[in-house]
Amino acid sequence: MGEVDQAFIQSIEHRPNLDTIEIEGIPLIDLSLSHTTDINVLVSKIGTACKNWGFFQVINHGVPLELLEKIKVAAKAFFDQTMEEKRKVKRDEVNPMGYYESEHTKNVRDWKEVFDFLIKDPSFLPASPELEDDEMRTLSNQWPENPPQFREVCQEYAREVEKLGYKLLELISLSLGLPSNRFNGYFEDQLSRMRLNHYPPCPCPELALGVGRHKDAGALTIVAQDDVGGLQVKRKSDGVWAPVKPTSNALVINVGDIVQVWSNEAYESVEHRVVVNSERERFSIPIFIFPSHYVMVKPLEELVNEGNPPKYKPYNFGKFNVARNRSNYKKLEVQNIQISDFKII
Ligand SMILES: O=C(O)CCC(=O)C(=O)O
Ligand SMILES: [Fe+2]
Repeated sequence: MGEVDQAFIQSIEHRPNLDTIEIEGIPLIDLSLSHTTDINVLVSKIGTACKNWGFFQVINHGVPLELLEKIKVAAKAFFDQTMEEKRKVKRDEVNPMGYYESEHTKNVRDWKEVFDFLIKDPSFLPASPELEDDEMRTLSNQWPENPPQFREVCQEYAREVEKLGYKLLELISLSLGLPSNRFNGYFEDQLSRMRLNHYPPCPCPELALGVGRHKDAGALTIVAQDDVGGLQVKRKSDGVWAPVKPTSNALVINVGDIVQVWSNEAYESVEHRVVVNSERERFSIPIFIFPSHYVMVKPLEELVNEGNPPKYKPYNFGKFNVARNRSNYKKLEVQNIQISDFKII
């Protein structure tokens, strides 16, 4: 990516403080249910982490560790290729799956390159964000020929993490006092996607960000990261940016905007960002669990009552997603769509 172009420069208030700080970080939860741990203890730990942080890490999560290693190797092998090779699967507005090196968050360019694919291929999405337009379009994956086995490793990893995602949604549902399968029906035609992120070393890490501050729009995000570090979470208790400490064999989990709306804000989707450094490249692999395009996202009836009325108007997830993705390609003049646009004041 060479010199730091103006497009990467964050405004002063959003530039990172690169001093290393030792502060209380997000909870680490062991998902193994040995005979000493009862499920209620686990559910309560998950509920507390969702409430206090919106983020936690999990170990003994069931995703085979050799697969976790393999996907990191595959990510490096893919991004190590020439630009010419990577651009063979370049994504654009017509086909938004594949390789991309110029994503923007909040209208500032991110210091990263990505490869995206759908968990369910093909997937169907509204053709436009306009509510009166019923036209749909088909999204399909683009797979590179190189590196060999890349597709197989990505798909195998995605299958395993998807299972973990649904298990976590069951635990989250239980933690809200709902039946474990309460969310299952929303994902029949899921729009979930997986992303490989590569953050190259940056000559000016104090001015740019790997990913600018944002909240994830889906239900749940599951991230594998290497040992470099850089992910920071805006701590709910005081607004301080808390680093997520790379922990071997762990996966990072965060609840997205949809869980915030479903739970009527019992759980909040928390802002996070990625800082870069001038020494080491970093890889991370998120899976974003998204519902079907036709799902109307709204506070769950069981969780609202006269004393706790719904805080959001229902919105169509497909339309929201299409509107949100427009800003990935260019600087928009206005702030992009947010769940706060549906907030009932
Ligand atoms: O790189 C990471 O650790 C997280 C990236 C992220 O927040 C995202 O892609 O939404
Ligand atoms: Fe994110």
